[in-house]
Amino acid sequence: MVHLGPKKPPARKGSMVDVPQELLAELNTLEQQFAVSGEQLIKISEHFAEELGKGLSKEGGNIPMIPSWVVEYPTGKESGDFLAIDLGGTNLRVVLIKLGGDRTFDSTQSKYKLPEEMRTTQKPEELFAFIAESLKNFVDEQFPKGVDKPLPLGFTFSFPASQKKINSGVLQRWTKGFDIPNVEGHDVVPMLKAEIEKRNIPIDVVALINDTTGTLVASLYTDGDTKMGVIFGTGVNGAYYDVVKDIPKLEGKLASDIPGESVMAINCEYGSFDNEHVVLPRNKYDIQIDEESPRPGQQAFEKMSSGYYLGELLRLAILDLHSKGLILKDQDMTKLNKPFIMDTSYPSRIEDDPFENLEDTDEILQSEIGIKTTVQERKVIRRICELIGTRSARLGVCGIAGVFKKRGYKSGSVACDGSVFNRYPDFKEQAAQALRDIFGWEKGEASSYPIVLTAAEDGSGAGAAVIAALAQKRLAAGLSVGVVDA
Ligand SMILES: Nc1ncnc2c1ncn2[C@@H]1O[C@H](COP(=O)(O)OP(=O)(O)OP(=O)(O)O)[C@@H](O)[C@H]1O
Repeated sequence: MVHLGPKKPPARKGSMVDVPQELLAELNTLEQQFAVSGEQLIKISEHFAEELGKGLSKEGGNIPMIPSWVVEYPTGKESGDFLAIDLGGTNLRVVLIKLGGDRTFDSTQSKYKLPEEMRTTQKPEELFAFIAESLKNFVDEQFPKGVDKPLPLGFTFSFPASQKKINSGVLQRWTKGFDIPNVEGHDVVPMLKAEIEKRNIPIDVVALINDTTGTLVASLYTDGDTKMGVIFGTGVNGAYYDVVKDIPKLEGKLASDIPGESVMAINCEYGSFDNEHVVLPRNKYDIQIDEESPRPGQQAFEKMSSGYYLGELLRLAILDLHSKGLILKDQDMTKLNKPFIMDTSYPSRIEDDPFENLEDTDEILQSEIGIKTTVQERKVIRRICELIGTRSARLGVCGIAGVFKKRGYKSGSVACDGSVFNRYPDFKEQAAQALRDIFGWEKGEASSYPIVLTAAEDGSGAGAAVIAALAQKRLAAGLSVGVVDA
């Protein structure tokens, strides 16, 4: 198709000629505050590799490094009907997966938006009732005549949950703005099962899965060269396969059917990287977000790079310029004063504005935020969006580089999912550039680089199905799916 519409204006300081000097000087400060140099990236990814190792040690570290009890690579031959649910940070997805047994699968999916108040409801059963209701609607619709035997379900729960076995998961702590009492420290599988049983839905929960592990396994089911599954969504996280003998914290806890040479998929939960603030270059907005968050001091890496926070960073930077009297004089700031009023679609859409006068941005800010901007102000706001998005991509890949360094991988593909990866303008290009900065590759097409980031959209449903299939097979064969005595 020939693209006849307006082209997105490139980022260029030249177009800022009509921006007042004082404002330009402030923008310059912002450029420095959001910049992450190649040297910094190298330092961060090296520290990342060390911290990943620490998380696997007996003493533990800041990064949870959760063994997922997926102890095989998928063969591609797994087959059958499976249900998968995926509770991310923003949506609940319910999927019926038909694994073809020949590296192919078919899926039918429904998406249910999680009501905003559900994130902080005081009654945990409301969350699980919402999931069970959605499941019931889906199963009734897909199987109007009922089913012969319970449908195996893989529950993708994208929060840090420690797992002593594959069909349980104790929530370690809420992330991504969730804060529901009496769930942390508890196994979430019985909570879901209770609501399923109340409604007599014919479902057997066989595996609890993290979305990163699901993305990793789904991609391996179709592409044998996948080294990692990574999410750039509401949160940031990655999963990869390690080897049991290199996981000291499992020493002495495994049955002989999971030997030292066995692989083990690890859900890193690396959003908590550098909670000690040793290497991440935090600026004043990052510090403010952290201090005003329900959990100060936690999820340092996530707070600087994930979708939950990018719009908020933009809001804080705009407010800062306004408080200095540099932009939005005499505008009604009521909406903009509301924390988290802008999600990441704001910087994303603003950066994507194809018009030289940033007409789309004008419309977004007027109709949704109630502020009228001048062209100069919009140019500055757009540049801030670029700074925030670029930093997110550059920092975001340090988790990938850390895993490759830790495992000694020189090449491979990384299956990526999440709206920030899929929809944020230039994110993929900036991410590839950052990996090049870290590994010192020759400049070329991103697809020719040794580490290739591939889109694994909606792969985690298939991953949950493949993992459920692997778990079912092990359970049927009487093999262990967790620590001894779990
Ligand atoms: N157009 C857009 N461009 C970039 N990011 C967006 C866009 N629209 C929404 N987002 C951001 O994407 C995030 C949601 O990501 P995603 O759709 O991958 O959800 P999720 O599955 O709930 O995330 P996670 O897997 O991390 O829990 C939100 O934080 C939102 O701010």
